[in-house]
Amino acid sequence: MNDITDTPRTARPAAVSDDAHAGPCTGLHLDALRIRLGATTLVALDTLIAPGEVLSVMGPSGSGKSTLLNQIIGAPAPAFQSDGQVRLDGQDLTGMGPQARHIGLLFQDDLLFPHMSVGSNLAFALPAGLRGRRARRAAVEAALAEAGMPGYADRDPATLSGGQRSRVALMRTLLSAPRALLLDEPFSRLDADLRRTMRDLVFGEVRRRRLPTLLVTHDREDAQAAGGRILDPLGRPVAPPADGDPGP
Ligand SMILES: Nc1ncnc2c1ncn2[C@@H]1O[C@H](COP(=O)(O)OP(=O)(O)OP(=O)(O)O)[C@@H](O)[C@H]1O
Repeated sequence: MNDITDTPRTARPAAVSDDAHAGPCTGLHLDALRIRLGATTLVALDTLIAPGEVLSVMGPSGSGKSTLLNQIIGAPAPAFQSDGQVRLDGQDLTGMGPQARHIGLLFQDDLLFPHMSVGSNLAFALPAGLRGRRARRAAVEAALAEAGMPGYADRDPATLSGGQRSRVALMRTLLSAPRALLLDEPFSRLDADLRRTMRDLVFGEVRRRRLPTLLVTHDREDAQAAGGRILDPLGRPVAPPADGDPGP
């Protein structure tokens, strides 16, 4: 059956709470964040991404989008120098490792573990604090139901369609109870119809869960569909295209 007709349900995983990380949710702050490679400044952003907001950072290949994401997750390559701060809900993340930051990532490749069932892939992401086999299984089942895929827990990922894999990957990211979400061209391998479906699902979840979200993309349609501000890596607003101009 065609994926596109499998409308995801809107119920949320019972065991995954917005309160998993208590404290005021003020968003993801990029405070005078500058990243340089030698003499070249690749990234210069000074902004707050509010809860539920998607900020799109758009730029061509090599403009610094992955560099920005790596900095935010806490895994910058040694070649880069940076100054400024990344703060999440007021907490300065400087010096914190990637795991401790609780930032969810969604890539263009779904990166599901091929040797694990769909259910095990999802369970792997659950916070360690969620204890008890039954509670963990319930969280996985609820996530699959939310993705419009009830009963898929025992399936081998290799037997899923591209759209189903994308939905499992999204649910896996959300099950980790992230405090913010980074989207790295997550729709670029999907065909046009599926792309629209996944955009609706992802951006809907972002708003419902009030996740501050950063999308990096070279695709103007994806950035526009996100419905928020569109900047380049140097913090300049990206202008809408002139008629007939497909943009960068
Ligand atoms: N580990 C590294 N060491 C040195 N230079 C790097 C490293 N990674 C990336 N670069 C360089 O930094 C610049 C920015 O690269 P980056 O990967 O952030 O671009 P991008 O916008 O994500 O590109 P793409 O859209 O192709 O993924 C490029 O000039 C790239 O060659």
